[in-house]
Amino acid sequence: MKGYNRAVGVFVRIRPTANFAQDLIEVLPDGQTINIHQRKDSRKLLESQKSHLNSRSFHLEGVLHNVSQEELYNRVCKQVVLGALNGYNGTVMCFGQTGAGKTYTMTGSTESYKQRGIIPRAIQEVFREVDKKSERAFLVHLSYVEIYNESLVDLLSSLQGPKRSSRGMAVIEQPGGGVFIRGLSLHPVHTEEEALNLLFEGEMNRIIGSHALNRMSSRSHCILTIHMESRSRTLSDPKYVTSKLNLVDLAGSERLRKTGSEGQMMKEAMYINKSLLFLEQAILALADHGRDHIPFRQTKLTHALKDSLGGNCRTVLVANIYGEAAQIDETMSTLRFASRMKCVQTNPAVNEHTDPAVQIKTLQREVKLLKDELSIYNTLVNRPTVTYEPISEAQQAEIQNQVQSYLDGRLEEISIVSKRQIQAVFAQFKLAVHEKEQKLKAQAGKTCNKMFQGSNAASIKNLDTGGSSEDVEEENHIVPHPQHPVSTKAKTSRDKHSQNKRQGDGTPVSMKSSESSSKSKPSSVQTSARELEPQEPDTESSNTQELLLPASEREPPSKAEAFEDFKVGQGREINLILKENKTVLLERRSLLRQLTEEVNSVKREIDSIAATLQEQEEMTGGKDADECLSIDGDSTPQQPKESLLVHFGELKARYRQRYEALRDIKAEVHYCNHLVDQCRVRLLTEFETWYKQSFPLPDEEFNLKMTKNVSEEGESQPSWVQQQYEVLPKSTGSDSFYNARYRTLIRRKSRGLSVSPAQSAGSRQKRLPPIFPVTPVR
Ligand SMILES: Nc1ncnc2c1ncn2[C@@H]1O[C@H](COP(=O)(O)OP(=O)(O)OP(=O)(O)O)[C@@H](O)[C@H]1O
Repeated sequence: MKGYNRAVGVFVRIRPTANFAQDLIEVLPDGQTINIHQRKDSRKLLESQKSHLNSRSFHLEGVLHNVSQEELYNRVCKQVVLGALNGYNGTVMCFGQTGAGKTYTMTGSTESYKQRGIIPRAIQEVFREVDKKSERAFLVHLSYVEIYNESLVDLLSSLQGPKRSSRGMAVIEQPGGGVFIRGLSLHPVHTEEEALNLLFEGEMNRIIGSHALNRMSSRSHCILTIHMESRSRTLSDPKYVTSKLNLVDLAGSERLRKTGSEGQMMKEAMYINKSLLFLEQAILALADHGRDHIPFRQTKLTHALKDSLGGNCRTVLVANIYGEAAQIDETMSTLRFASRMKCVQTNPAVNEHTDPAVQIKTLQREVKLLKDELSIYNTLVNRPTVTYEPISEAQQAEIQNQVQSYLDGRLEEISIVSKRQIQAVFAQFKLAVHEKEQKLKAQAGKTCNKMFQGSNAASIKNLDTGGSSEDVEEENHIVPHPQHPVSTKAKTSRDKHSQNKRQGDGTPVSMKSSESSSKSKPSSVQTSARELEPQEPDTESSNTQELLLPASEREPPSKAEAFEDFKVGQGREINLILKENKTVLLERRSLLRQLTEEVNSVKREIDSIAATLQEQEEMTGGKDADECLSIDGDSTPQQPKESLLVHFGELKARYRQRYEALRDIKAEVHYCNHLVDQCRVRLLTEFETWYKQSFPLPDEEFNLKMTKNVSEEGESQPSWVQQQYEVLPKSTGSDSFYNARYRTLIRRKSRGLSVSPAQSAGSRQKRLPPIFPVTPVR
């Protein structure tokens, strides 16, 4: 909300009189200045002795002397009403001595259309503008509250049915700084006539007291508020504006001794004076820009007007004064109040809001449009299969595998497909880094334990490593052959299996002298790291490194805690299967290690015998080895060729047999690895699903807008009313005014006057039964 400072507009209106005190009240031709000359002591001084007058000049926005109701409205209120239709809060209030013309200015005569005051004119203007602004949809509501002896009274509560009372009403401050009256009824209005009906109903219910200065004096402060909400008829525009137009008729600011009040009237006058005194104090504080605290809460009046005086409101004050000399002291006092009010600054700003439901719909449309654009683009650049939907669990698992393969060096690059995929890939990298950190931390912890626990070190070591992947890794002595790099995860287990099969199919022994059927040497067995090393991370910890972040860094419950719960709860079964599979995998790996050792040892023996036989053949040049002598003439005892050949044959057979077993166990290890991988992915996937379901993000709730619910009024006019209607003067636009006026008369006639609680307590308050429901015309 962007606002700007603006001083309260202050006007003075002089009640017309035949005895205008020209010598004391001087209206300058500029129409904005009024000079008041107050006699120091009227009994002692002559008329001509002007030097003995207290004079004061007041410069205001306008001095309205002998102006019509229409001119007054145009100069004082029109702009405020138009502002309210555009989303600015507005307040117009009348202040002044009893009988000075506040009610006349604000409400005017209810008998004459021409003499109608600010409120009916403002209502008319609102509905005329609403009709003109066809591009916007307006919702208009009305409320009418009276503050009588520091009590809030709902002047329209009679429309809510007999059970509704004004009890429990209170001025409440909203978080944004505005105020509203809790318990005050709010009435939807769709036409000028409906609104005038409510105004006249409220007027009938006002507390009126007979008074020395004014026979029909208002003994209370009244605030009629027109609440407006307007939004564009373009459905896609989520912005809408709201405003409040407060039309305030303050009680008379007479001094007690002047009113001649006694009893209940005296009490009323005291309350009125007190609230106006506090109003003055609040105005003084507001005008003093150094003041931090403004005493708004001291009375109901100042509290209810808080956002009209010091808020984001366009505020106008009409100071009503008498033109007679007899009232000059009160006139001076009223004008002093008016000039203080002139120093008050408000900060008018449009009350703009955003409707979340409409905004979501608009954004959804926008997203759809952009998706369509993307799909056209992808088709053009030959990428028709790319989708931009959120990543599924299966895709997530696939990305996890890709990243793992990339980190292991089994995958050279990860193809970029979409932004979501890039984000998921980075998330996996982050996960991997955390995993590494956790492992390092755990290892560092173990080292410390070993250092500090002395005699218990061995047992702790057993505990740490027992049955875990580390001992398998430490015991693995097999060095992979350079020509057969470590088998990679990127290749499928079927690939690996066939690779192993190819290795196993080769002739185990290779000898130059041997028969063509056995030319190849038995190859030394290379078992891949994947087969022997437990490369897979420990599911219970390492794949959930992000879960192991300190709980304070995440919203409770942390994923780590939740994962622990999940493993013993919903995910218990799959977790047990995973553990069992890991145990079997460890056993198979251990067996594989033994067989590998055995096969390699047989292979070494075969190589050694083959070398011996080769040597003997070279030395004898084809003769019997037993006959051969060494170069120095000594005979070297040599193993007979036949026995070597027999042993060689046995070794070959053993090699073949062990190799077969080795190949089988390798296949088993592959299969177990695959099962463990599958279980781990499933456990994590199921956990993520369970976590999302168990701890969902809070849903947004959207406010539904109120809809009008007004029933038809089936009311027939009695003939006497009809007759009155026909003889009354008519002018353009006056139909609504007179219709509403007659409805009020019908109600008055049909119900009669009832005695109110306040009346029974001594006041002359009048309360009427409820009117009929407001008729919707549209
Ligand atoms: N500008 C005016 N032109 C014609 N009549 C007026 C004007 N101002 C006031 N009057 C008449 O003066 C009388 C008293 O006015 P009104 O009731 O408006 O005073 P008030 O300030 O509201 O008094 P209170 O505070 O006691 O309610 C009414 O009969 C009203 O018609």
